[in-house]
Amino acid sequence: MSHLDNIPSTPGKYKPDKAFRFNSSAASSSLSKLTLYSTLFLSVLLIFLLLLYSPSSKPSLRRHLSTGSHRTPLSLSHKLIRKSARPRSTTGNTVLVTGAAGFVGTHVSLALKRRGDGVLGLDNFNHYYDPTLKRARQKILEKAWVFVVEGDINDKGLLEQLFDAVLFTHVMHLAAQAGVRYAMQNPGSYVHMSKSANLQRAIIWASSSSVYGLNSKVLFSEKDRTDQPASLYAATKKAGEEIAHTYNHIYGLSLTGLRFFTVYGPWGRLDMAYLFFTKDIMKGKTITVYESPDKGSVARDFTYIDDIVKGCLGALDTAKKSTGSGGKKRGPAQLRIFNLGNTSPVPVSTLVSILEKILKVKAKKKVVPLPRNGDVEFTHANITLAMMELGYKPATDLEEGLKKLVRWYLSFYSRSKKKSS
Ligand SMILES: O=C(O)[C@H]1O[C@H](OP(=O)(O)OP(=O)(O)OC[C@H]2O[C@@H](n3ccc(=O)[nH]c3=O)[C@H](O)[C@@H]2O)[C@H](O)[C@@H](O)[C@@H]1O
Repeated sequence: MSHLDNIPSTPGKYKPDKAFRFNSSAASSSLSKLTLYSTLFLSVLLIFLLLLYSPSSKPSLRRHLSTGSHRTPLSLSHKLIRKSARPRSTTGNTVLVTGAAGFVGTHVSLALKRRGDGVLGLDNFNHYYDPTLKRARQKILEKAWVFVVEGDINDKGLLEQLFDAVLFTHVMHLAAQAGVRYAMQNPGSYVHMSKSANLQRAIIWASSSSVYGLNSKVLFSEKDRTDQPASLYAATKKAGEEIAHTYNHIYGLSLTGLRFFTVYGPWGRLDMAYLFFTKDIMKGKTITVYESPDKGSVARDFTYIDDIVKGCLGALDTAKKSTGSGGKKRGPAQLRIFNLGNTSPVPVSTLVSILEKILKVKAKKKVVPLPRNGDVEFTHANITLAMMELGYKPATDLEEGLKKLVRWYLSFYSRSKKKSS
């Protein structure tokens, strides 16, 4: 076991149940934790990779292109890429979505495509949780004509090829990947890359409510202090926001960070409490419910995926162009940060009661003190700014959202069971 196994990558991080068929192996778990810790550092790496222009050798796209588990011939892949990225009309956007096979990435990609934007996905299908679910999401995307290139956002050659093939208007950066080691080994390359910056796209990227850390002022407003992260995960998110500021300031990149508040819903992440609670309650397994040190409830501003998607699209639609080119800032560029929450926190004990009601099963509960490992007691978003500037208006309460989640869960996993038997 690595020392990292004792540190939660994210508040309230679930330690996967080894018996569950979608759990990842121990090796991939360690790797993925490291991956999560450096999420935001990678955002920066991505920005510079996207800006990069150099006549270096370009590895073939071929090895990165796949549909489902099948490799696709190069000529066909180029066709798929162009078709996927082509907007329905000349006024549509052309968006590169990183982490497209992830939970939020899949929903955002589908929504963009549905309204007529061109979308190309990029995902490395890592093993943070079992990639079976990611492959299933990929199938849904393919049905909607969203093609997902299988590759890493650290792969400079691949990105060059994608940017050569498609003139993206925006990057929706939702991938959480490791870039921290690269940055530490080769910090000078950031400066070098920035000097040769070429065409810049507006970037919308995923931050997190965890940046508020030990902030006790409610509601959490974008103006509140975020210098007390409670976990390493939160610290990397915060670092990402600071780095975004620097590159906006120096190079004129248009950057919008979105602080997501505990996103839940169909196709959700298997490591999140609402999903493994659902699974365990159904199996009659005991779930662990945290309580605060004063025996009070731990609460979250659970936010339904469809509302988050609307916030993401609102951010994309109001994003202005970057002002930089050739590594030089031509004028001030847009730099924004928004809370995307439900602004209606619910105690975890209530989450469990709602699930019991929907599933018609009494949960076996073990109430334990909140681990002193980086989890926070509550979150509560002030969403005034997002409402004003993005037209964001969450519309789904937890009960309604959990009903949809359970409906999806039951149908997805009964289908998977049938297939495997
Ligand atoms: O808001 C966010 O930005 C964050 O939301 C979630 O983090 P968290 O809210 O902690 O979500 P869960 O891990 O699903 O926990 C939800 C609640 O259940 C509680 N919990 C978790 C696990 C458990 O076994 N028991 C339990 O009571 C946690 O304390 C928390 O209050 C995501 O996992 C993060 O990636 C994301 O950054």
